[in-house]
Amino acid sequence: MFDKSTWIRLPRNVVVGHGVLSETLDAVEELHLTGRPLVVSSPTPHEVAGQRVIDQFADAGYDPDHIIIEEASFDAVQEVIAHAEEVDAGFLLGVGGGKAIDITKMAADHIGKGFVSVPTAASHDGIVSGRGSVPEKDTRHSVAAEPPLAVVADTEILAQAPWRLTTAGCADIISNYTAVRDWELAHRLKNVPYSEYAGALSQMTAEMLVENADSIKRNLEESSWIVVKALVSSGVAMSIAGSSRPASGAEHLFSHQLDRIAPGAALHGHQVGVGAVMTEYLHTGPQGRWRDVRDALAAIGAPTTAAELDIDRDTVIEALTTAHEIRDRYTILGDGMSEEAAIEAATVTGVV
Ligand SMILES: NC(=O)C1=CN([C@@H]2O[C@H](COP(=O)(O)OP(=O)(O)OC[C@H]3O[C@@H](n4cnc5c(N)ncnc54)[C@H](O)[C@@H]3O)[C@@H](O)[C@H]2O)C=CC1
Ligand SMILES: O=C(CO)COP(=O)(O)O
Ligand SMILES: [Zn+2]
Repeated sequence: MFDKSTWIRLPRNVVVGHGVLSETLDAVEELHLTGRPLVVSSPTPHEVAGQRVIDQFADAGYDPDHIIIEEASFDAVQEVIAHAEEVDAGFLLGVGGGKAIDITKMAADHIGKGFVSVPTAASHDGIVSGRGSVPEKDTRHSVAAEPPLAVVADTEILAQAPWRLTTAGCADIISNYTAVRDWELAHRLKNVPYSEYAGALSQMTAEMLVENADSIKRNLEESSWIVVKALVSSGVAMSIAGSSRPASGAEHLFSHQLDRIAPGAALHGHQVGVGAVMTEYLHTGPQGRWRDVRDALAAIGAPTTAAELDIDRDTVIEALTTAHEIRDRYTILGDGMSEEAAIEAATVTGVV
């Protein structure tokens, strides 16, 4: 008997374009969400967009409330849950970068309320995903969370954000190449469930972004459009897979470990990009396609070296040799790299 079943949870409204922040209310009302909106943001995104979202709901007769969080942590999730319960929020809007959006989707999931994603930066592919990524002590959790019912991505706002946030989003997408390689490897070696559809979508998303690299330029709003569509597509791949596997492999483990050893040194997307150069080398060897990954990153102006991440050589080697400990996710790192192998990979690829 055929007894498989799966739930693919996707947003209903994905609104992308110039000035669409002003359509947030419409995107929400079309979903028949009721009750008090709670806008969750971090300081800069609150100024850039959060207050405008609050004003929009207030002008329409809602009674919006808001909370500003400073970091991505389980404490912050608890803070938002407590606040949402205290003010009896009907639904939550996450306005900001990856951290604010992750916190909001996890809090919404916990209290069983609808979640709307309003990215202010095209910096990560969590804008659509039903996953939250939160560090805790020596590990990093990728937890199931409430996927957004709607995504409102205003390209005018995204284009005005610091350019490095956009190149970080591109690098997060380019890292899909190695994430899919790791996923296929885990499938072959460890029988980890693999979705051909999600794998192909994730890989195609990276390919399309690389093919469009010439159109991704500072001060060009079209760039934000291209990048945000790729981020949506990558998030959909995660939703189809029911895990972050299509977009997170060993290059992400490397980045998560950097977050522990050198917190705040560089952006998530930039770290995973540099990680992808090295893990592509591990997958395909000295004559392999690591140069293509490096060149794709360089073409959009994302870092390709430790120096550009503002991270020193020893930190890179430590992160590489310990990345496999971050979580139980089989990748090309296997049960860990020796220090000699890590130095070789980082040196040959020019990362250090
Ligand atoms: N859940 C998922 O599937 C995924 C989650 N992530 C998570 O997302 C986080 C990384 O996201 P980021 O956006 O890089 O970090 P972030 O949320 O810390 O944002 C980076 C910085 O950009 C600022 N910023 C955002 N929009 C701005 C604007 N319009 N103007 C000026 N400054 C602005 C923020 O205030 C912050 O200081 C990580 O925690 C990562 O693990 C990343 C990818 C996927
Ligand atoms: O960053 C992600 C995909 O780009 C997902 O993060 P995790 O590695 O925590 O699942
Ligand atoms: Zn990522």
